[in-house]
Amino acid sequence: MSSSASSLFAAVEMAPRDPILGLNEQFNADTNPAKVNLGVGVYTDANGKLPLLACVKAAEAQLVEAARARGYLPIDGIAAYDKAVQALVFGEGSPLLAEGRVATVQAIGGTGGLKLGADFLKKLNPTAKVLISDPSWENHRALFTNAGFTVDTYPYYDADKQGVNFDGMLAALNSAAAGTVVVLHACCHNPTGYDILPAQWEQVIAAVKARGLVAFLDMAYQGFGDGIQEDGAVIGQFVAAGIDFFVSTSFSKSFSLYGERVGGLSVVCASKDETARVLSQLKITIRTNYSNPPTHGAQIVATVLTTPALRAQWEEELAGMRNRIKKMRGAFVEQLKAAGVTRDFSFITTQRGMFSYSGLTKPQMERLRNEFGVYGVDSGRICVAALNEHNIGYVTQSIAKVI
Ligand SMILES: Cc1ncc(COP(=O)(O)O)c(C=O)c1O
Repeated sequence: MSSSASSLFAAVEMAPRDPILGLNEQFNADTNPAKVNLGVGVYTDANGKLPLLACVKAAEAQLVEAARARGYLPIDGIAAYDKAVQALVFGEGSPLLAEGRVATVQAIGGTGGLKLGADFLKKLNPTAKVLISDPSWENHRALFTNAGFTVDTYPYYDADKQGVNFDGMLAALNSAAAGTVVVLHACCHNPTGYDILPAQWEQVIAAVKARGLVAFLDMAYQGFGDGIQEDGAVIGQFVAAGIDFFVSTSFSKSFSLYGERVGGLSVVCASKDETARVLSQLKITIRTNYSNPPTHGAQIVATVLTTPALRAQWEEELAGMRNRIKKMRGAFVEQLKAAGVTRDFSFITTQRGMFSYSGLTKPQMERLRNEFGVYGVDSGRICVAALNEHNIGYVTQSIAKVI
């Protein structure tokens, strides 16, 4: 077939570039030797590399040895993984777990957890609307739209206040229709770095309850805010309120296992019987999409979480990553001052997680990229977790030049 007009794909349009992945491509093609990638949300160590955690290395060695001794590989999902995720997310002794009221499945990263939940919700309530924060992780809208939902936003970021527009957020929730799915960032809000306080969560929970909304907590950064327990406390607040809700989990960041795509979806149900039915539906979605999740990364995570020595090592390494980001936040503010920037950037030290909404404008972000090879998102979002002792001086001096 030579004529393009009659070819099978003649009418296929070029899809828009993913804003972050597009930046990555541009970054990779950039020949500037001083280039710095603050676009993608990846934690890199002092040398700008993805760390291979010692706990991961040890678990992997243990698994290889066990497989050698056994002489065969496991074929499908790992029961220990689902239980370990539950214990991490809901707390070891949570009565919910004893009551069998949580349906947990392994998912292809946090993204997969969101997608499994979205597909299930679409079957459950096809006409429901989805609300995401304004702004939100750029994939939330696309993912829920792709699952067939109409996606709208609730106010979140207040640029003037450099914080959360909590009144606006609450008002939006209090006027949402029953059944509306509300996607909430459990901690380390992406992209703003601003979280709401426990007392504000109580108000969100009250609104969810009063309006009959469906809460979907996206927990992609557990341990990157204040600690594993601290960051997971919001889950306990929802549980205490007696609400049925969704939680997606990601280990991409907390285990530095970006490439393994290890995540999960947990659905809190009203009874053991309901849990069994929900679980059966989630399994159908998994079965008809990719049959079973891959085992390797999940085995590593399950081994670390269930082996006390490795678990302790993981918590230490996670704290190390968390504290290094905090240190970089402080250094960033100091070095901007040292570079002669008079604008106050101290708010950066109050933000949590990997990102900062820097307040830099689109033209400034473009200049940073085009003139200095410093890549961030046009919205001003930069990944603080990609700063290190070697690049921070160059980045802050470049910023000083574009301000
Ligand atoms: C808020 C949020 N949710 C979910 C994800 C997806 O996590 P994963 O990479 O494990 O799919 C990310 C990753 O950037 C994120 O920032």
